[in-house]
Amino acid sequence: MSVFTPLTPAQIQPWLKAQGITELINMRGIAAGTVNTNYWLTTNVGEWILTLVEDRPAAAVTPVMELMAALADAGLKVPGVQRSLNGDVVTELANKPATLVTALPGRQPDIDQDSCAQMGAFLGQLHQQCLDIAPIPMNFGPAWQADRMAHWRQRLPSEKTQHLDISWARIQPLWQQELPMAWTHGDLFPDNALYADGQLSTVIDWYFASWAPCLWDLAVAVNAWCGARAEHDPLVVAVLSGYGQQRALTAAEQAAFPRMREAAALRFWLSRLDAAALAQQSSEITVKSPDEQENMLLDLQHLHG
Ligand SMILES: Nc1ncnc2c1ncn2[C@@H]1O[C@H](COP(=O)(O)OP(=O)(O)O)[C@@H](O)[C@H]1O
Ligand SMILES: N[C@@H](CCOP(=O)(O)O)C(=O)O
Repeated sequence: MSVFTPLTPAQIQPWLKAQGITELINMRGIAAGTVNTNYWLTTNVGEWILTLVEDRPAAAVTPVMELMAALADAGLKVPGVQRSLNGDVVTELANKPATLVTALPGRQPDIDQDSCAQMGAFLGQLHQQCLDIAPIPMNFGPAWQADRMAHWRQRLPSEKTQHLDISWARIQPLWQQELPMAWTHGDLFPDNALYADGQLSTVIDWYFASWAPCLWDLAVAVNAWCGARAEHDPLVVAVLSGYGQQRALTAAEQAAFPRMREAAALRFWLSRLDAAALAQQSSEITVKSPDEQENMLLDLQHLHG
């Protein structure tokens, strides 16, 4: 289920006019989304994605859209953001925050060394960007993890609680280090990267973006694309060499990379536990398996010793 809020042409047409677009030619709901309502719009001035944000207020969406706009302006493979005639990146439609971005061709990639290298290069480029916009604080970092750990320690069976504690102890030293920071995507799973004719066309879904350690973003993406494969596995090497062509990891980052991958798996284990709990209240929410991330965390811990 992905069109949570159905819209009609009669609702969209006047809203589009306020975005400076005069004619709606066609609209279709997009089935692939999990959180927001997305429509693909064909207009007299090209193809667009209309998103109704279902899970957060406009004030939380605006910094993300300003970041996307700045990245697109800097030439990164990020959808362009259409501002309203008033200059706003977020407006209101059907009582929800609404955004309009350029629709790019492509689909989720097959995972191979080439797609991994391109994704790595994108992240390396992203982490080099100096943008004149207000920072978004890191959203799923140590403070958030500590909070969710405290919550889930009360609710999970003891073997899982033990695993949480062991994992937390292993990654604690990471957060004492001052690792290089940058603008990060924070959720670069393969379903957030569109490829057309074998080339990365765009990176979408920037709602978890923040100013955070570069290594955090890289670890999230490596786990998402390569699972618990070892650091010397060709797929992981492909991501790292694509990244390295844009930005060299420091010695401290190289040393911290294995533990950062464990921190990333813990983050998605916790957020998927939260999402699964929420899904019990609503059949419309798509649930991704918390066990998958917990198992990845176990595998990474065995791998790293
Ligand atoms: N800029 C875009 N260009 C083309 N397709 C897009 C674009 N943005 C989103 N989509 C399509 O919409 C789907 C859902 O978008 P996504 O942002 O992942 O929604 P959700 O956050 O609800 O999961 C994507 O899988 C993709 O098919
Ligand atoms: N990538 C996250 C879930 C975030 O959902 P998205 O549809 O907004 O990308 C996960 O795998 O848990």
